[in-house]
Amino acid sequence: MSSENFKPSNFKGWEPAVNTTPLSQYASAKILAAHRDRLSSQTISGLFASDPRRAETYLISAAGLELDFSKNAIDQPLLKTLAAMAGEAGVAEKRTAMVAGEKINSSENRAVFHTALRDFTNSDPQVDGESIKPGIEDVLQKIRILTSNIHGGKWTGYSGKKIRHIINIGVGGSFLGIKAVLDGLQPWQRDDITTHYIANIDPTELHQVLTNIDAETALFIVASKSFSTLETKLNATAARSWMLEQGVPEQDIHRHFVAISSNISAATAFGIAKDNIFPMGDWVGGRYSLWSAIGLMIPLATSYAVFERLLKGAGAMDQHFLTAPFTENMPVVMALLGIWHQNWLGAESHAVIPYDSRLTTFPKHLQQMDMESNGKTVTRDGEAVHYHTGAVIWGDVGTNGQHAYHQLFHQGSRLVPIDFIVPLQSCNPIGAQHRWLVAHAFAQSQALMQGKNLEQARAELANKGLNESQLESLARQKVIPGNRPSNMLTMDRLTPENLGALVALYEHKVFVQGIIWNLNSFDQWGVELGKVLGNKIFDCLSEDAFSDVEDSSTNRLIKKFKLLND
Ligand SMILES: O=P(O)(O)OC[C@H]1O[C@H](O)[C@H](O)[C@@H](O)[C@@H]1O
Repeated sequence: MSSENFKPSNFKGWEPAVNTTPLSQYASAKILAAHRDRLSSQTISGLFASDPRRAETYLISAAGLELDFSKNAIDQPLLKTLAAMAGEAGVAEKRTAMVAGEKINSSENRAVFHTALRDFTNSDPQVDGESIKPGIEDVLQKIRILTSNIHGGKWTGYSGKKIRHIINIGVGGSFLGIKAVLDGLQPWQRDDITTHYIANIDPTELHQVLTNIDAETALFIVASKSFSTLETKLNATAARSWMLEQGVPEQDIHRHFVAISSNISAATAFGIAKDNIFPMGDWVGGRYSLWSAIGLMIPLATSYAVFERLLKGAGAMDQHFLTAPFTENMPVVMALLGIWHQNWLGAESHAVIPYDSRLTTFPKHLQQMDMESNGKTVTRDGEAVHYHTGAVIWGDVGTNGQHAYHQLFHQGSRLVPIDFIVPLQSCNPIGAQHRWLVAHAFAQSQALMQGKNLEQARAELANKGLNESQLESLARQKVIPGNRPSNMLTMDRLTPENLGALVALYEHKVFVQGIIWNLNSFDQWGVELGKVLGNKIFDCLSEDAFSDVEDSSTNRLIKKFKLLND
């Protein structure tokens, strides 16, 4: 077996998929292709070898988080050019416009003002020339009162028993962020309250929750910005009927249902008592809404003080985002690295791997936040884009992934940039478990960068009794290319403040990428078609006879369903 043509140890793992100049509307983008060519003869390990201060240079601390981005194939000229591209794209101007309450969600003519919900400075956020601060404070006060009444037993179920089960009925942005945050806040959760979620239209989910609660001590939160979402309306209706079946008197049902919406009339029409409706402004996007009353379950399951700590952590990240220069700005740098990997180095996905079980739901929240925001191919001005936009975001907690898909990270043919998220102290310090957990997180990022070359693989196999051909074949299979980029995002502990900062960090990263890709990151027209067709097919599944829908595959599926169910 000749080894002459075999060069996996030289494979960088991140050769560009396309050789064009993406984002060519920016002068700096043209220089980026030259940086790519220049850096393609280097390795990340080589960059460390030539710069003893690399670890300190590519490090940003902000709002309790620390980003070590030194294990990326990046150097100062490249970082400066990427930052220049952010400048050309108008990131600073758009950032100012966002926190000035301008209607940067142009297709829906709405402001994008989730930062106002966690602004503890003396600023006076305004939309349409009117301060929104009094409204924000009123809602916070309403949340504070409900929290205190429920915890203190002043608000009880119809039979006078304390509320023990809180069920959030909501989907998408009215579910994922709340769940991600509450999972993260598990050590702060009250023992006397159990939380449940009904998001899916799948009746199994509804059934599972309803069989685990009791009507006398249940409080349902119907969370829906629009109050028109099919899943939420159907599930809320089913929950209401179930409560009545359980013997809750109709006149007392209001003690078991509250709602959050910007559509007060729809919530009232549904039957929610007016006093039990928590309003939210249309200037909060669904996937950015956990900071608004949509997050009501957070203080109810923990305490108002914890909710405020979460908001303050996010507010601290906002201040960093608003003031730090681009090359020292954590969300901006993460956004730029993402664009570098997606647009210049051919990556198609981005993995987020937290080494903390409390962050299990966090990647799911990021999926909506990122993919619903930037999964688009038409610019804010209605032009087609000629470059890749939002990456496929995915991930799960380590170390579990190490025994599953990390193989592809290390030896697969695709480049997958990774964010490792690691709290350095555990809330559950049992034995040496946490030390091992962190050791593996660090080791993964190191292994991805270092890899293993053919000589090392051969040396490992020497004296194992293999003949030359066997040794060569096995050694090649054991080669790990290395040179694969990752970010290491650490914090001392996963506190409410740090969790708030972490979520806000990714929100701003998504914002910056959307600006550079020239997208409106705040609408989601793509999800609408499926809803419309879903209605049409629902009618076909329900009617005795149905007029054929367009394609024979869907027709066949409908007929099969009807045969089994009618
Ligand atoms: O809060 P709601 O109005 O019920 O919306 C819930 C979710 O459903 C929609 O279809 C959107 O895709 C999401 O962005 C939104 O968060």
